[in-house]
Amino acid sequence: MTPRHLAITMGDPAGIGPEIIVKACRALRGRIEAGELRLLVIGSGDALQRARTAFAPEITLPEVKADDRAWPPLAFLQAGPEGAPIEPGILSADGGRFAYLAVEHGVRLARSGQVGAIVTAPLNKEALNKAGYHYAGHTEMLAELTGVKGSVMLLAHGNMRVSHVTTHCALEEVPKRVTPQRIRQVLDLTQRALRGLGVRHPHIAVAALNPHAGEGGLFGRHDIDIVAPTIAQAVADGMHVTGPVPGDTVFVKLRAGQFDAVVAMYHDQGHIPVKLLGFHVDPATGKWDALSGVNITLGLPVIRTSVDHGTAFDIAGKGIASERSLIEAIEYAELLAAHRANATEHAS
Ligand SMILES: NC(=O)C1=CN([C@@H]2O[C@H](COP(=O)(O)OP(=O)(O)OC[C@H]3O[C@@H](n4cnc5c(N)ncnc54)[C@H](O)[C@@H]3O)[C@@H](O)[C@H]2O)C=CC1
Ligand SMILES: NCC(=O)COP(=O)(O)O
Repeated sequence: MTPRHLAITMGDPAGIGPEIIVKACRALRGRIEAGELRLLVIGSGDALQRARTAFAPEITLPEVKADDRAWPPLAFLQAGPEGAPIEPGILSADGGRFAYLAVEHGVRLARSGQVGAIVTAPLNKEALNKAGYHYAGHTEMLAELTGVKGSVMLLAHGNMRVSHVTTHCALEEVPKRVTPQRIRQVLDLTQRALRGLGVRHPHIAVAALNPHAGEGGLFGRHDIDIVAPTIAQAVADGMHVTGPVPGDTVFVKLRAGQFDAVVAMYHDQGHIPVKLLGFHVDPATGKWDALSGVNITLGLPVIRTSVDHGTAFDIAGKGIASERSLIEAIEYAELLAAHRANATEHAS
């Protein structure tokens, strides 16, 4: 069966989004020409054209309209009107506006079935908010655009799969948000996502909030009073869940294959191990030359995967940004879209 297009949203045109997109398209050209993969890039035509000319002149991205009857296998959709030129590395409200509009288009196309999934290049949260879109990131924006309460961020790098109870909030907010309902929602969505990724009987560990899981109450009672009873209930309901496991060793155990995923309590608890293992730095040059890892939003009616790095304004426009995470995000989107199509076929 011919696959549906995947929407690739450009993110902030001032970031590395345009260049990693054209480099990824060039790297995937063989699969696109073979009819295995179809991509629809959504964003700023000016930024895309500049990146294509500089870094991948051999690819062509013809512009299409959302309601055209058929799109070529590799196509481009303008997200909104171009304003003043957006310069690489320069934060602007216009960059945030483009990032928002691209995602909005992507959601519309995914909901109408014109694309099979949305793959997002990075947006800059400050620019987004400057443009008047008051979201902490894609995750919250996508939840609102699709009418969902309580989406979950899962990072994946090989067998390091980590979902998060909380993400973009101050550390002092975290304990208030670590509730039995939220932990259970994250466990349920993580289990479902793991099955979508081919893990038939997932074993999930829950990381402790406090050092040493509270050390018998010496370092706080949250793990004892809130986290442990929620895990006990999940186990009673038939889930394979372990924890709370102290946060300093739970990721070593995940890496060793003792679990299929870890539920982390807060942003940096979950992000640091995945990025430390996924981002490769060339020891000779100090350059970040290959960034592996993907961010997947769980709980949405549409499939969304993303790079797990940011806009990297410090290197934008130089052509040195690694496109690897974007390629992996595209591959995960294909896998999840195929799983969803299979499940729909079996249900009907
Ligand atoms: N999926 C998304 O939309 C994400 C967006 N962000 C946003 O991006 C903005 C900048 O965030 P930062 O904390 O500075 O993180 P960042 O990931 O943009 O940059 C951190 C460091 O990583 C390097 N880097 C990032 N991606 C790279 C790549 N593909 N190849 C080579 N080097 C790379 C940068 O040059 C920089 O030194 C913020 O507004 C943040 O919220 C951050 C993470 C994900
Ligand atoms: N730390 C991950 C990040 O900032 C990406 O957030 P989102 O835009 O995927 O919500």
